[in-house]
Amino acid sequence: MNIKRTRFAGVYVLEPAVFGDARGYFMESYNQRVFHELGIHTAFIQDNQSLSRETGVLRGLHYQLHPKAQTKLIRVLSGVIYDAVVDIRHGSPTFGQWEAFILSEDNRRQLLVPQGFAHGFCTLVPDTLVFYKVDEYYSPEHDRGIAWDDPALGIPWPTSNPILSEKDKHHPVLAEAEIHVE
Ligand SMILES: Cc1cn([C@H]2C[C@H](O)[C@@H](COP(=O)(O)OP(=O)(O)O[C@H]3O[C@@H](C)C(=O)[C@@H](O)[C@H]3O)O2)c(=O)[nH]c1=O
Repeated sequence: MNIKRTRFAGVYVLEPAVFGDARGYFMESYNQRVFHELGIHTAFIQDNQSLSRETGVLRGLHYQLHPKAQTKLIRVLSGVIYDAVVDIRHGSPTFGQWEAFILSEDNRRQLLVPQGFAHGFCTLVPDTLVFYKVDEYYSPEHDRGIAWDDPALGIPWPTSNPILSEKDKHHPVLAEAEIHVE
C-alpha cells in the first residue's frame, strides 16, 4: 500500500499494491493494520455504495455534525470521480480550503477523509460506482451540506451545470452553515 500525505493533516491518498497475473489481479482493498501503522484507529462500521448513471452527477458537499461526524474511506469500483474535500474544522489554519483528487477504477486510489471535512464528488464518466466505508452510522438529523458552488470556496468542478439531488440544490454557503463537527 503506497500512502501519500496531502496538504491536510489526516487526509491521505492510498494506493493498494496490485498483483496482476494471467487471470486478472488481486489487491488488498482494506487492511486495518495499515491504518494502525499510520496511528489511525478508526473503526469502520458501515459500508456505502452509490451509482451515478450520468457524467456530471455531483453529490455534495456533505458532512454530519458532532457527535455523528464521519471518517470516510472512498474508492471507485467503476468509472472516475473528481473528489473534493473542504476543511470545516473551526480554528483550523486551513479552514475553508479545499483539495481535489481523481479517483478511478484504473488508478484504484482511495481517499481517507477524516471527521471535520465536507466531502463531495462529481462523476467524469457514466455509470460510476463509488464505495466507501464510514465510522459512524448515517444520521439524517446530523446530515448537513454546503453549497457545491460556494464562491468563497471556488472549487473548480469539472462542470458548471451538474446533475444534483433536490437536497444538494439548497445548501447554504460555508459562511452560513452550521459546522459543529468536532
Ligand atoms: C448517506 C446515506 C443515505 N441514506 C439514504 C438517505 C436518502 O434517502 C438516500 C440518498 O441519500 P443522499 O442523497 O444523502 O445520498 P448522497 O448524495 O449520495 O450522499 C452521500 O454523498 C457523498 C458525497 C458523501 O460524502 C456521503 O457521506 C453521503 O453524504 O439514501 C441512507 O440510508 N444511509 C446513508 O448512509
